Amino acid sequence: MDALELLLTRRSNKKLVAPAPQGEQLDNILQAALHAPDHGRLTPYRFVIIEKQGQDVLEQLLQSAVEELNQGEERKKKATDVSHRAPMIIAVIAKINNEIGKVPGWEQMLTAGCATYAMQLAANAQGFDNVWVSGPWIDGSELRQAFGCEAQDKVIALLMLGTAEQKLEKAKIHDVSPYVSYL
Ligand SMILES: Cc1cc2nc3c(=O)[nH]c(=O)nc-3n(C[C@H](O)[C@H](O)[C@H](O)COP(=O)(O)O)c2cc1C
Repeated sequence: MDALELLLTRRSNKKLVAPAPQGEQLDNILQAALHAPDHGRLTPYRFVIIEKQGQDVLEQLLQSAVEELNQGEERKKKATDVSHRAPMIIAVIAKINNEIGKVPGWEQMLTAGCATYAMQLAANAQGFDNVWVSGPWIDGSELRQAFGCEAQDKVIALLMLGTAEQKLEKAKIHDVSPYVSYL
């Protein structure tokens, strides 16, 4: 797929079925993440790949977060839905080190965000669809522990990956002028 066309027409898709990326396809997705711009080459991210039984574990962790954060019964249903919405989920953890003067935490967080977007694009480039999901449960204590988070880390994405149940129309071209000025 042409890179510019991908950048200009990408869109998220929440209806995802098997197959998920495997083998070299998954490797390409992770390689793309590691090629995100990264001040100081800190690699301030970790990825947890969640499939099959892992999705049952994720469901339990999200349920636990809903209870811990008092989010109510409706959220519990959503936790179940999110955990099984796609055949693969990659959790992205921003590994933040606030002791590095030259590269503040916000820059490290952005690198983790760029890595997530790179994974989305690499998935799309190989014919897979995806959607970046977060939600308040990402701050659940058990979830954070299961993902190996230290105190300053932040779970920034549950990236849902799979094959489009139904191909969506490509995103439309936007008017960029409201967002741009010249100095
Ligand atoms: C940091 C971040 C968190 C997001 N969290 C959610 C979420 O929890 N639920 C959701 O429906 N969309 C979430 N989104 C938005 C979707 O991933 C998607 O971008 C949005 O639905 C717009 O679709 P598009 O990507 O096709 O433009 C999030 C996006 C970002 C960047």
